[in-house]
Amino acid sequence: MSTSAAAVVFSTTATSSATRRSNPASRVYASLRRSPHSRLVSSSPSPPVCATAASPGGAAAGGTAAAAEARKKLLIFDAEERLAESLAKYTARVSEEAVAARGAFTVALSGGSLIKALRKLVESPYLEAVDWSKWYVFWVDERVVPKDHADSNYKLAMDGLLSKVNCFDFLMPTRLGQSADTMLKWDYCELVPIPASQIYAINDALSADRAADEYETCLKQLVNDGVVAVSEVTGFPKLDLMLLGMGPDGHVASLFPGHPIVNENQKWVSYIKDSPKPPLERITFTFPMLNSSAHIGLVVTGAGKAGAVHKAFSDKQSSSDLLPVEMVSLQEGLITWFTDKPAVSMLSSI
Ligand SMILES: O=C1O[C@H](COP(=O)(O)O)[C@@H](O)[C@H](O)[C@H]1O
Repeated sequence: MSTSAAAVVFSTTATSSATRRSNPASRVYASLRRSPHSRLVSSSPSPPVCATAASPGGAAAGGTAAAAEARKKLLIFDAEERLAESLAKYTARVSEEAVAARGAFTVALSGGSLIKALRKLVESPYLEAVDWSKWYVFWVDERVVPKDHADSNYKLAMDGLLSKVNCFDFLMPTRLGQSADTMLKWDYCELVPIPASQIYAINDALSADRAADEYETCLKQLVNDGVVAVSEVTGFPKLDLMLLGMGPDGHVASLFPGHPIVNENQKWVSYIKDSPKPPLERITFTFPMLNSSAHIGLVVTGAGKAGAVHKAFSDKQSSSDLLPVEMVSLQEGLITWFTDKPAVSMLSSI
């Protein structure tokens, strides 16, 4: 089996045991299979990857740890382009399903490397295929800075993603990938944009605590209006998709290891004023909010994150000292990890 395809494929049917021994990704597969909590979820040689992960411990409220484990999928890509393609396809599919089911798609974005990884979503064919007008966009976390500040997650997403959809009445070429000659023939953008009223930036004129309260109030209004669903399991809002990144220390959103905010279990949105990673002041969705969503896509790349990935995929004896990423545990739905080989390079030693 070739490993130069879209991603390493774990297949019980198409990979010999000799190949598995010599292939690092196959060793990952083997270690996942040895784990009492893991199972192969696809034996097809064609899709990108597929193994459920070893236990992160910490049963989610209302479910067992084993049940939570069954809702995790690990994808490992050998090229960043392939990861970006898969992430675009995944996001477009979740969007399409939500729009078909509810007439709306509620999605929360992180900052950091996620936005670049999402870039293919605003290229053909996804750019034209996605029903952007049904999107309601939130931020998983935000830095308390002006919206035009270099540290703003809003600015990052607008510049790298949303502005490509919301071309409004700017003159734009209607097709991507045209020749230079054709590109000179400008035309009006044909896309139906995301209405500006459906892009929920934080109020950057407020302090962190007040901005968090206001963001939660805004979500409550959208729940009342029926735009945002509610989890029947937790009673918290159930967004259709949370797109997360993870820092090298295992933080997700602005939920940092060892910070008391990781234990917040009442609020939907909270804040910190002592972030270990600059800037100091941030607002963030809490764990109950993250873990009540319908889907989570978690994008983790690079060798700098291998240690946290290793811990997240190790068997746990207790739920103490969990990294924030290990506390991401869906009540319903599937957590899909989009990783590359450097990020999973320590998994074979499990
Ligand atoms: O500070 C943050 O960091 C995390 C991880 O960022 P990455 O660049 O290492 O992917 C990000 O998910 C979060 O939204 C952001 O505020």
